[in-house]
Amino acid sequence: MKSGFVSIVGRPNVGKSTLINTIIGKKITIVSEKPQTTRTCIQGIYTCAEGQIIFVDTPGIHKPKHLLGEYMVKVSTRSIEDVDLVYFVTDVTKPFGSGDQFIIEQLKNAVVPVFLVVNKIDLATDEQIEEHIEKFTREMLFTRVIPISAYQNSNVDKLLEETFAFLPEGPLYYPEEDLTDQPISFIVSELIREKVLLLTRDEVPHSIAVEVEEFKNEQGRKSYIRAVIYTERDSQKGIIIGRNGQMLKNIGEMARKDIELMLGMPVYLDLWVKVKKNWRDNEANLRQLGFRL
Ligand SMILES: Nc1nc2c(ncn2[C@@H]2O[C@H](COP(=O)(O)OP(=O)(O)OP(=O)(O)O)[C@@H](O)[C@H]2O)c(=O)[nH]1
Repeated sequence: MKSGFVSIVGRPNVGKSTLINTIIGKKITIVSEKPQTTRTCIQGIYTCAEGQIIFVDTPGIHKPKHLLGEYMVKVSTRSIEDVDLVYFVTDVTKPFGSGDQFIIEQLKNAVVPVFLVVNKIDLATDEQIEEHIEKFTREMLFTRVIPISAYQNSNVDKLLEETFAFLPEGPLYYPEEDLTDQPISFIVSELIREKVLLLTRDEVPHSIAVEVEEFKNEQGRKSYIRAVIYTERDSQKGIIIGRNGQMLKNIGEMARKDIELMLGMPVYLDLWVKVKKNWRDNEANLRQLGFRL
């Protein structure tokens, strides 16, 4: 039996969350077209006959603008230290940039194997894929180079096979049926946040946070969940509530369906919107919302 921890790093939007979802086969991290949507290290757990891989999903590494930004960079860089293997995920359609350079500088010090995982190959020709790989391998020596499409699930089995080849012999760290060690309420809040970003499009920036205030399970038959969406400004609150509350209703309905799928039972979702000015720059607020600083 083999087991170990794999850290996934890469620029925002390259498809790190999509890759985890494809491997785990259940929606546990949030996927969005906006960069920097992943804020916390979510662990996806993949168990099969060969063993267990625990994935650490990392937020995009970028230059911090807020305290939250600094926190995100800290989480990303810290996660490289304590793992057995690293995937450096790139987007084949994006040229080598300063963000990649920044990540490579940190990966060069890694003492564990680093795979270059070239994603979105469904969008490129063989020639383009080759060119992309050449640029990156000129900068650093990778243990393996594996082109994949996380979205279309192509070559992901090869990636897993190669991963097991490099993982040490070890026990199952988590029970077989576990997909993540994140508290359910955190996943619920991420699902709600995903719907807000999806439905409000570019009108509401990333300055929102979601907190699950109450989670009651009534004899395993129905769940009651009360959650608050925090915005930084009154205007954003207005957008999220929408005319006659329609936007909030749509957000709630979409989120409820996903939560019901995940929990496998009916859910009553009680959604609120509150303004918390400049929450991103306030450490106490960040702590209250579950960020480990
Ligand atoms: N065509 C194509 N699109 C993909 C693929 N993988 C991911 N995407 C899309 O790329 C976008 C970003 O994917 P995410 O998985 O959210 O990216 P991420 O790296 O986790 O992003 P951050 O959380 O911002 O760091 C989404 O619109 C995905 O649907 C792929 O293999 N092919």
